Amino acid sequence: MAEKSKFIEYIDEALEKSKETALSHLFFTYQQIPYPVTMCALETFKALDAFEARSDDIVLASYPKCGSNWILHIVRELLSVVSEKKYEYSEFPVLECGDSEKYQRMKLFPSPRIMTTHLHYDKLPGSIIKSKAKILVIFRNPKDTAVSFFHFHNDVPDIPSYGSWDDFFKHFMKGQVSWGSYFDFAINWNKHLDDANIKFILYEDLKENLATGIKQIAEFLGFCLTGEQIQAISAQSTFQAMQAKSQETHGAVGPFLFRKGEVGDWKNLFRETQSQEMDEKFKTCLAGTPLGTKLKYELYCQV
Ligand SMILES: Nc1ncnc2c1ncn2[C@@H]1O[C@H](COP(=O)(O)OS(=O)(=O)O)[C@@H](OP(=O)(O)O)[C@H]1O
Repeated sequence: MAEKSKFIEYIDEALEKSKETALSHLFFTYQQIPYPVTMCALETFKALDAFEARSDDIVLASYPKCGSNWILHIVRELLSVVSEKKYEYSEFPVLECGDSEKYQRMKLFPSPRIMTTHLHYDKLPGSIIKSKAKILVIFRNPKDTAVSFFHFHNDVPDIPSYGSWDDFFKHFMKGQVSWGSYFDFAINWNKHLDDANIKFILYEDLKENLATGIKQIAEFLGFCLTGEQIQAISAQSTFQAMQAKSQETHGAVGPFLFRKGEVGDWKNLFRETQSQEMDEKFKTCLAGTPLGTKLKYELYCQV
């Protein structure tokens, strides 16, 4: 039998911990943000302050459920093509998750290292900012993000469930979910989207034209690929292709993580009043900001 990847090993451990964790005990707060005890630890956050970033690290930042695993897959594939060898995970890729020794182990990894994160910009370790490492930030419309987040909690058997969609929606709007408020995350990143080392990617744009999105990502990372190579990566990065391999790549959570991969699924769950409440929240937090425009909210979140 093939050896379990670090990714699957880590997920299995988190699921084991989840079995014994009630929703009311799922979070601990660090610097005003709630994190799940099943994936994050105070000692790891403390160790993270001393993380030594490299200028050639590749950082993939997103709020949960905005397509982190998708972009990670794409960047790994790009790197595998340009380096002519398969990029292997040697750690669970989410920077802030795992044991506090992981940053010591990461010192030994060859460049470029790829890491994902759900941290707000101002919670990133200082060395990432100083190093000017390239950062890809992927955003998804907040209504589909909330629906994906809800399903993940309530569909995966071992993860604590919410009482109902209405219950989850209330928590989501108050930012009482893992990694805190979508809107705080967005406001925080909004100020940095035009920094030279940062590239914004919209989930919905990738859905619309995957090959173009992959080409733009390759260009940003300074990778030179042929049209054929881009097309080949594109074919392996569709929702269907990734879902088909999800058990192999992501273990037990795979089929739940790669759930539907659609734009507009929010229409199946949002009540009219919830939709209006989110429209108001969007207006207050993001309307008129560069990110507010980039999210194409009217197109994706209004009927
Ligand atoms: N290839 C591809 N195409 C389209 N959509 C995709 C793809 N890969 C992942 N996804 C969808 O992304 C959602 C999961 O987001 P994340 O990977 O960020 O989740 S996590 O926060 O890391 O747990 C989750 O969204 P939902 O299906 O709406 O739940 C995944 O299906």
